[in-house]
Amino acid sequence: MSDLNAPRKFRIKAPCSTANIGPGFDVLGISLSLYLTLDVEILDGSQPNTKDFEMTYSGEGANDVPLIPEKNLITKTALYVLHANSIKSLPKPLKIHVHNPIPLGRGLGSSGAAVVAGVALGDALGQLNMGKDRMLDYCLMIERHPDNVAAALMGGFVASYLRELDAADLEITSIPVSETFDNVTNGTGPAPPQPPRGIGHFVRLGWAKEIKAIAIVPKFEVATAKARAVLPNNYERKDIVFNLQRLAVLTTALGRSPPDADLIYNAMQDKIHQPYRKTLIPGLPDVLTSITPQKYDGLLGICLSGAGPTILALATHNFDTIAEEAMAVFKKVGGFDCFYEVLDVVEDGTTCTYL
Ligand SMILES: Nc1ncnc2c1ncn2[C@@H]1O[C@H](COP(=O)(O)OP(=O)(O)OP(=O)(O)O)[C@@H](O)[C@H]1O
Ligand SMILES: N[C@@H](CCO)C(=O)O
Repeated sequence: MSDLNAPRKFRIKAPCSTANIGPGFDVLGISLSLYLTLDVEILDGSQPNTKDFEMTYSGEGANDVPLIPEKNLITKTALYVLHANSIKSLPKPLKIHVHNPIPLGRGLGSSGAAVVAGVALGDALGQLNMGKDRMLDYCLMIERHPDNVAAALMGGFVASYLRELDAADLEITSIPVSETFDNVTNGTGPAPPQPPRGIGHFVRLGWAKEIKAIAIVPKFEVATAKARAVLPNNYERKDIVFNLQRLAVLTTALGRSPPDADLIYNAMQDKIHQPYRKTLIPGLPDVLTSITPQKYDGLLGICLSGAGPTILALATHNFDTIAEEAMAVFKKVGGFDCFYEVLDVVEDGTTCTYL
């Protein structure tokens, strides 16, 4: 193996993402143009007074995110990748600056971007040359629904599913995520098992270039774990069929140019997760039902982004009017403020560039 402490500099960029897109709960994800960026440098160790590890952070979460390797989601993930490959510690001296424009806990895949960036960091620090398919396996050991991580890693509009695992592989994935991390990142526990191969399968879907994503972001957080806890364990067959019908149509409809607003708007309806999450997001049903293509030229569809509370509106034009109307409904019914961003769908996914 080459010298892992050899001085080098690189930048990792992982995009934010929106998941579900209405009916595609835990299936569909789209990577969008806000990037978590890591500027990484392994310094020349012969310089005096150089710290072994230095992490700085700017942007969203700057006041809350821990900067200790074993506690920060990005470095914890990188340590997990390294330990699973028999590399017990980070190279040194190591300097990392994180810049994060992705709001935390809002449904824009901040944790997915952090996990994907962490896996890419582990891959680069350990010179593992894993390739994206293998990196996806590592991501899925940490964030166990594939929609955000597949989109953030691969880029574009992505559909994914998890392979049914055999008994031995199931045992590996059944290790609680907290245990995987806590036992290995301090270097004292046994190395965690490597993930089974090919846990996640994905396909890139066509995307009509004229469609942009408007993210209407409430100024409060909803943790994904909490938004999953309100979902039922069982569904009625008619609700499953309702979603499957729309999901199948939506995967093709969003790639057609010019987009058909009536087809897309109806194909973005959902009965699996949004109705249950309204208890966490006051005004959600009002926003989803009051903003329609009939009232707002350019609008194609509207849904909860990921686990919320952000609203995703897909549109070809009239972005500001659509966003302002959604914000006004939230203010009137829910009594809270939002901000909005008009984002592009980005094709490149997560990148690591040597500088
Ligand atoms: N850049 C980051 N650095 C460290 N930790 C992060 C970073 N981004 C996210 N996290 C962690 O992930 C948590 C948010 O994850 P959560 O899954 O609840 O929301 P989300 O990923 O933003 O939303 P969704 O999964 O619905 O798209 C944060 O509270 C923080 O603990
Ligand atoms: N599919 C996930 C996305 C959020 O991470 C959910 O809706 O819970």
